[in-house]
Amino acid sequence: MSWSADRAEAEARMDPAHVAYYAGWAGDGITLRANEEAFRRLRLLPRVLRGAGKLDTGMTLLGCPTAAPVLVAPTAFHRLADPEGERATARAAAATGTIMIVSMASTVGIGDVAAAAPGATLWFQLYIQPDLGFTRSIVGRAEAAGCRALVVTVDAPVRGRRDDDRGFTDLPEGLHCENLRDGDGVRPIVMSPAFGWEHLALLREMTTMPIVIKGVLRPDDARLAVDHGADGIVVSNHGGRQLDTVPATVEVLPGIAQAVGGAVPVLLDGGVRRGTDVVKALALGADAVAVGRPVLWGLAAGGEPGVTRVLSTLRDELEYALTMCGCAGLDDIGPDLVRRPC
Ligand SMILES: Cc1cc2nc3c(=O)[nH]c(=O)nc-3n(C[C@H](O)[C@H](O)[C@H](O)COP(=O)(O)O)c2cc1C
Ligand SMILES: CCCCC(=O)C(=O)O
Repeated sequence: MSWSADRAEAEARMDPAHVAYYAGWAGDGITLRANEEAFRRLRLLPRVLRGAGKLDTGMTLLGCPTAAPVLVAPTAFHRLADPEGERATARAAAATGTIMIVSMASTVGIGDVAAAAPGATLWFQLYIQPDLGFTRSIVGRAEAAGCRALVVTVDAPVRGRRDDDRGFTDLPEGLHCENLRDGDGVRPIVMSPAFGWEHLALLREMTTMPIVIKGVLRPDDARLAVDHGADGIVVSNHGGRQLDTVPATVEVLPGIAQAVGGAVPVLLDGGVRRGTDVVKALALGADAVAVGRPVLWGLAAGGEPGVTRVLSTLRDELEYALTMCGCAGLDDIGPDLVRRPC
């Protein structure tokens, strides 16, 4: 089943307002569409008779082994798609040897996600909260749950304007952002434009987890992130959900990879739908990619097995595409494999 068939199934099963939230985009959806279109425009140039033999798609990222350079991107509110929510996604990640980045806005608390999927490698995504004491306690919970990296999202100084959200504002009865529990209540997530690079040093004091900066679109910002001690970067436009008309992520990737120069791993998300997209991103300088909506559609369409299928299909497609390209492994992927559009 392709991701678009999963989406059709999700549309049949889910509340239309929740489908609209998952699918949602900022402005006119120009960036949303650009992410996928940019991958489609790139062409692969396979090499033949390379005697490459059987290949292995496994690698290690920030000390974490992964079966393929494909991670689960952090997405909010998995219990809108399936009653087990993030528990189901994490079990599927464990079953496929995939790193899952759990959203701070998960509808299952990070400790319970970890307990439900003991074999999973979890990273935790953070929106820094203006109450830094509260931020510290959230980070502490992620660390206590065994998360192996902190992914700090920096492309949301305010919430994206999503005209077509069709009114989705409040979670249904019984669903909460469990990581924001504070005593008897749950605090709202606060987006703030007041944060600067200096906040990285504060986070560094709060945790021993590697810190990854998510939402970088410029080489100079990537360099600043490295200079301020980031351990990794995610080239991301939030799946076209924050500022419309910013470029497709794969378009800005080569410049960012060059600016980073291998100092830290560079990940990319936005529009990755097929194994061929993974090859293209790696060829243009990414160490790994992450997928957002396809995981949500798989979860809505088929629960935990649905996510397992999405993740294992991407891995199979990647192996197939690499074999077709004459690659012996991930290290064998270079820019020569991709022909850019004229
Ligand atoms: C429904 C939804 C919820 C999201 N929630 C978060 C979030 O809580 N934190 C975050 O950093 N990014 C969030 N994102 C952005 C994803 O991490 C990722 O950048 C994006 O989905 C990648 O694009 P793709 O959906 O085309 O794969 C969300 C995306 C979607 C679609
Ligand atoms: C308050 C949760 C924010 C989720 C998010 O980042 C998104 O919908 O894109």
